[in-house]
Amino acid sequence: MSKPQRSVTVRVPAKVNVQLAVGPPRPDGFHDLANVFLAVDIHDRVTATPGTPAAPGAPGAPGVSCTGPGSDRVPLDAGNLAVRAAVLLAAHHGRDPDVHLHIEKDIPVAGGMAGGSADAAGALLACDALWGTATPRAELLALCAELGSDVPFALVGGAALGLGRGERLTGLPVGGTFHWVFALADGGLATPDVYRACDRLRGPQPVPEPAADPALLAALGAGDARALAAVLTNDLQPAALSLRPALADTLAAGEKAGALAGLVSGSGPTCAFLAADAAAAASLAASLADSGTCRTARATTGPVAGATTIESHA
Ligand SMILES: C[C@@](CO)(OP(=O)(O)O)[C@H](O)COP(=O)(O)OP(=O)(O)OC[C@H]1O[C@@H](n2ccc(N)nc2=O)[C@H](O)[C@@H]1O
Ligand SMILES: Nc1ncnc2c1ncn2[C@@H]1O[C@H](COP(=O)(O)OP(=O)(O)O)[C@@H](O)[C@H]1O
Repeated sequence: MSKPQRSVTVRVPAKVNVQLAVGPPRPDGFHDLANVFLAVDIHDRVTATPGTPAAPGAPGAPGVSCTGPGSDRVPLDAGNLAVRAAVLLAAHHGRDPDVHLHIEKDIPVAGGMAGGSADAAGALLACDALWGTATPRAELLALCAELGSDVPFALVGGAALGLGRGERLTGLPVGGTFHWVFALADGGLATPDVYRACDRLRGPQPVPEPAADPALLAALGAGDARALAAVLTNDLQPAALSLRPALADTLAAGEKAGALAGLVSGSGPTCAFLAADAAAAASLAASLADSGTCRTARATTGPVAGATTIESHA
């Protein structure tokens, strides 16, 4: 029997922000946040296999391929976040980034569910195992933060409060499984455009420092969907609605169809709805899919684990 090709496959979850409190713009162009993340059961898979070693004296470059919904909108060059992750990890260990990365997308592209961040965290874990570099967890988290504000959360999963740009994480206890429906839109929204629109809409008035809502943390800890529904907030929602007014129809359709509450997921345009239980989520997804206000709708649950190796022939 022939030996399987060396490869490592990692699955990485999408996220929804159950609270996204946005502070004023910082001098570096970012915003301080109180970002309460919840990982949900929609995953991308990243598979790392050995790439072509660089020619002597030439810098190596990872190869990348991508399949699945929206993959035509994923860059297949050095701008791909998974490629950037492989290059960063290789530089950290002073080695060639000789790897091929294959991304199977299921997380909506540019949908406010952190798919690119998930692929970056997945690529870090997959390359680390393939190359046998055994990077300590704290170093992996620091590399994640260099790649993007949402990347550390994709590595840890579960539920967490992200301060600073969203990269300084504290894990949060969750007392049960929450049932969600995601209404997926055609096309995406660019995160920097949504932050800029948020600043513009706020105008010159002073913006309070962002802080986690104690009622929201208590609802998460109790696993109480009704209590959580009452306090879901997203400071980027008015900005996302200003750029994509039709999202108001999606939110109205979900609430009419029995959602406990709905909100824009992060920078959008995906809308997230909380349901009382699995049966309510299934019927809400069916109503939303038929409403003509979104491309499709998916019922799912959270929290789920962060980036996890599911297959390894390293
Ligand atoms: C809004 C959120 C909510 O979780 O996610 P998405 O909904 O887009 O997935 C995040 O803050 C997105 O994080 P991420 O997509 O990793 O952003 P980064 O690559 O770090 O930054 C991209 C750009 O977003 C803006 N940005 C991002 C994070 C932050 N705290 N303040 C910002 O102003 C800046 O314009 C920055 O140049
Ligand atoms: N591996 C990747 N998967 C998805 N998008 C990527 C990836 N690498 C780079 N991008 C770019 O990042 C942008 C934001 O994508 P994504 O992370 O899916 O959305 P969001 O920031 O809304 O959560 C995309 O429009 C795409 O150009």
